[in-house]
Amino acid sequence: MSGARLQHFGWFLARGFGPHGWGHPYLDWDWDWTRPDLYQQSARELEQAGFDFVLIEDAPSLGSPQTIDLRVRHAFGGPKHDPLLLAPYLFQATRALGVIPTVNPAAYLPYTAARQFATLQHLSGDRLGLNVVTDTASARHFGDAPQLGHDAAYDRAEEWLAGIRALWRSWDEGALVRDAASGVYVDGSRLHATAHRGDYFAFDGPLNAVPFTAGEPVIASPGGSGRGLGFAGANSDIQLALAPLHEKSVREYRAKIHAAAIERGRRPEDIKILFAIQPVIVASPEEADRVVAASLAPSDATLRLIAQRQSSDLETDLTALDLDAPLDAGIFGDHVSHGSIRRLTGDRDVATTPLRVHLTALARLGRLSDRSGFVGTAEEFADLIEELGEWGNDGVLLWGDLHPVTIHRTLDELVPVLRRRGILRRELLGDGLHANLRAF
Ligand SMILES: Cc1cc2nc3c(=O)[nH]c(=O)nc-3n(C[C@H](O)[C@H](O)[C@H](O)COP(=O)(O)O)c2cc1C
Repeated sequence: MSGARLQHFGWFLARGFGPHGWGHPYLDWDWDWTRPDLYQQSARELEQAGFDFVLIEDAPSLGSPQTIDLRVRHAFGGPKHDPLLLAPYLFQATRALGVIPTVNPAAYLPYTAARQFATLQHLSGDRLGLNVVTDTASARHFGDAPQLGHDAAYDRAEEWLAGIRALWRSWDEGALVRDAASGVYVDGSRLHATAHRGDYFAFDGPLNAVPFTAGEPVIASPGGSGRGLGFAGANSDIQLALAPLHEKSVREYRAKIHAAAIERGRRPEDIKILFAIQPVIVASPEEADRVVAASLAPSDATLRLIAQRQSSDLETDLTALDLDAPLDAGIFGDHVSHGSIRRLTGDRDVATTPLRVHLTALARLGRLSDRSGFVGTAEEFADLIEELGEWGNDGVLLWGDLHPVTIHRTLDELVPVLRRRGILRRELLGDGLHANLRAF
């Protein structure tokens, strides 16, 4: 066996708590996505596989009123149910797996949030995490405050989280007495009536939930901008990283977060950085070559499917456009993020490049063996993860739905290979999510 570093593994349920199986042949397994059984079965298998946690994407909105049909017609952008409320069912089904629902500071007032999260942390045996995102487009659902800009949304998220933490800490050591002889349950003189009056929130404490015994809920964050990385360095226990997986970019990404952590008085080792990867694990190198070759010449039907998905993500209808004509540069509204448009158009000249070329680039898969993509065997994928570990990496976030078919397809061969190489732990500790993250 090699001297490989142990890595942390998370599973990212990338399209949230929604219609699983829609558009896939495995729809005929007849799971009901609105019921917990599907997710519970998969969560048990992730736990058995030694994953630290499952993280559930969320967006509370169906997007712009004018383009809702694009979002829901093929179920790419909704419907979505609230992952915070799915979490207890996953805790119930497992013993040690962490569960990290996505939460948006716009959607929960700090006192409500502090109380609900504290309740779940206790109920779960310290296994709750919170993926804090700063989606601003959903503001109109939560009152009449104007939509915030990118950086202001991060400012609000920091105030929100600091407020929640102040509430969690509003009980001093020794406040919880629980002395049956004297009949005293709580020493009220040790509770702080914190009064917060900030730029975005105003509330009083103390919180009416008992303090934690094994640490606060884990904070995760996915923002990749300078401000997003700063937020992670300052606040997060886990950062979900998206960056090219070559040595320079991995090391640079990590260095930026570590610098932000140090600037805010934290230690680099306080934050685990997990790179998001969606591998396509196949049985043999020959099969991988076939899958990649097929992706290079996609049919028009495949391109139309990609156009549907892009239309949902970009809230812009691409489905009826001529595949062989360039995109009209004015087609995207001001609300569409430049990053999302760039993911479609890459570095190509929009004025002269036919839509077909952009969509074909999105269809293209590459081989793990030459690092041109993520199609390969379990051994090839393990090579990549082992190499990431050599560059100081903490872990990876595998990306997909939470359907048992997907879990099996991805993990059946991979788990034994990773374990044999000493990259994947054999067993989770039972002392909560923090304990598992800090174990190595
Ligand atoms: C792995 C990963 C998971 C994400 N999950 C969510 C999510 O659940 N909800 C959401 O609104 N945004 C999600 N995002 C997007 C980020 O929150 C954020 O909007 C995006 O990275 C832009 O922020 P930035 O400008 O700081 O990079 C995710 C991003 C990544 C890379």
